[in-house]
Amino acid sequence: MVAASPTLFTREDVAKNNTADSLHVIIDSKVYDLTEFADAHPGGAHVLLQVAGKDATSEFFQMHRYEVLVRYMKLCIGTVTGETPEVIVPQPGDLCPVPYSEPQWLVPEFSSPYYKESHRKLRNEARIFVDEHFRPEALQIEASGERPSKEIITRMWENGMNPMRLGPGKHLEGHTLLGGVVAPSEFDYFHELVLTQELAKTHGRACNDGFLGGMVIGLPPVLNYCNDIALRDRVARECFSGEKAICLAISEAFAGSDVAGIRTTAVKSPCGKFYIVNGTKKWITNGMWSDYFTTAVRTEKGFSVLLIERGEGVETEQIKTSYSSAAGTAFVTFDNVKVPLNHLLGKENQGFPVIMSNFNHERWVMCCASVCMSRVVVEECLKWSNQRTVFGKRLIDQPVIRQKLAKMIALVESSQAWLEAITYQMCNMSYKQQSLSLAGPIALLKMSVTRAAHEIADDSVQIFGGRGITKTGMGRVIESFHRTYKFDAILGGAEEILGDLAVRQAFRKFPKSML
Ligand code: HEM
Repeated sequence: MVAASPTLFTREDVAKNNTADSLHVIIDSKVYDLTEFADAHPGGAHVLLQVAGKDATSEFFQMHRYEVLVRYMKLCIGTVTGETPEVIVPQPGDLCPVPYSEPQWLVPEFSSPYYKESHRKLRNEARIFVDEHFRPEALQIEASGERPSKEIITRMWENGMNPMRLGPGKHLEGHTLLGGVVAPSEFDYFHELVLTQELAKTHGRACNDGFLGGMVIGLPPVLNYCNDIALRDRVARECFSGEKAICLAISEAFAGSDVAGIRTTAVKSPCGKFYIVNGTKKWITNGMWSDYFTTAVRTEKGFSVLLIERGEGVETEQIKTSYSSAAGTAFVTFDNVKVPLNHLLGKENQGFPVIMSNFNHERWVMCCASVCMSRVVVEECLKWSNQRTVFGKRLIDQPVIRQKLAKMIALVESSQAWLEAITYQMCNMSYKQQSLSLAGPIALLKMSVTRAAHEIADDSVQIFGGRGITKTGMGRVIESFHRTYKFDAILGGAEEILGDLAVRQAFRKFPKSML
C-alpha cells in the first residue's frame, strides 16, 4: 500500500467551505475541517461560523495554545499549498524559550556554580519522562481524583525515580538512575532538587502528592530508625517498587503543627509483645491507600514513633480538601490496633528526634516544588499577557501588567536563588549538622516561598481575570495554583510556626554580652 501524500488546499478551496454544512478554517497554514466538531466546540459553534472558510490563526491563538491543536490533530485535513506552518510544537524534554520560564542555570547565556553535567543530563531525562509519561496521567487523575496507576509507579521505579525522591543516601545503591545519568554515590541534593522541580512542572498539586508523596515523608524514619533490619529492608523494597504504599501519620484533629499536642496512645499489651494503639490522625496524605503508617504516638513517658501496618482496627476515610482526592488525603482511625514491638522506630519515649529529623527534608522538598509551580504560573502569565488583547492593546502593553509581572518574576528568582544557596549547604553538611544548623534557614525559606506564592497566586488571577477562576482552558494552571498554593503554606508546618521557630533558634545563638 502506498502512503497517502499530505492533502494540499489553496486558500480559495478553503474559502468555499464557509457554512455549517461544510466548515473549514486555516490555522497556522494547516486546514481543519470543523463541520462535525462545531457543535461540540467548548467555545461554541457560533464563533467558528464567524471564521468559516477564513484564516483563523489570530483568533485561535487568542483563546487557545498549540496544545489544543496537538490534542485535536485528527481534525486537520491538510496544508495550504506553498505555505509552511510556523508554530513551534515543543518536543519531549525541550526547554521553554519564554524568558524566566526556566531557572537561570538552564538559560544558555548564564552559568552556575551549583550544577554539573550530571544535573543537566538528569534534567533532560526527567523532563522527557514527565512529558511522555507523567504529565498525561497526572492531569487525568488530578481531574478524576483517582489513585496513580500501578503502571506509572512501576515505570518510575524501573527508572530509579522512587528512591531518588528520598534524596542522597545508601537507599540508592544498586539502582540505575534514569538510564544511568548519575551514579548513586554521586547523587546529591541538587539532583533531587532538579527531579522534584521537573515533576512539579505538571502543576497537578494533588497528584504530585498522590505520586508517592506519603513515601517521601513516611519512609525516611523507617530507613533511618527501624531497629529490625529485615523489616526495614522489606518495607523499603515494597514501597520503592510500589507494591505497597506508606504515609506519615502525625497530625490530628487537636494537633496540627503543634506536634506536642498529639493524643493517639500506644500502651504495652499485658503479654508484653505488642503496643495497643488507639486514636485518630487527620489530613494524612496517601492515607487512603497506604499499607504502612509511620505514626507518632504518646507512650508512657513521652512520644514514640511506630510503623503500623494496615490490618484489624485500622480504618481510613477520605477527607474532602480543596485539592483533588488523587492525593488520597485520609482521616485514620486506630482502634485497639496490635503493633509488634519490633515496629518501634528509634527508642521508646524518644520519638521527637525521629519526627523532627525528617521535617527539614520535607520542608525543603516542598520549597523545591512550590518555587517551580510559582515559576510555571509566571510563565503562563507572560504567555497570556503576550497573546491577550484588551482595549485594543496586548496586556503586556499596559504598564500595570508589567508591574505585576516584574514583581512576580523577582519573587520567583529570589526564591530559587535562596533555595539553591541552602541546597548547597545541605550538600556540604551531614544529616545531623543539617538538623542543627539548617532547621531555621529552611523554615524561613519555606515561609518566604509560600508568602511569595500567595502574592503570585493573587496577581496571576488578576492578570487572567475570569479565566483565572475557571478550571478548564487557558486559566487552568492559574485556577489550580490559586486554589492549592495554601497546602504548602500549611503542611509541614504553617508559615507562622516556621517563622517563629527560626527566630527562636536564632536567639539561642544570640551573643550573651550586651551589644
Ligand atoms: C482546530 C480548531 C479548534 C479547536 C480544536 C478548538 C478547541 C477548543 C477547546 C478544547 C476549547 C476549551 C478551552 C481549552 O482547552 O483551551 C476551546 C475554547 C474556545 N474556543 Fe476553540 N477550538 C478551535 C478553534 C477555534 C476558533 C477558530 C475560535 C475563534 C474564532 C475559537 C474560539 C474559542 C473560544 C472563544 C473558546 C472559549 C475560551 C475561553 O473563554 O477561555 N476556537 N476551543
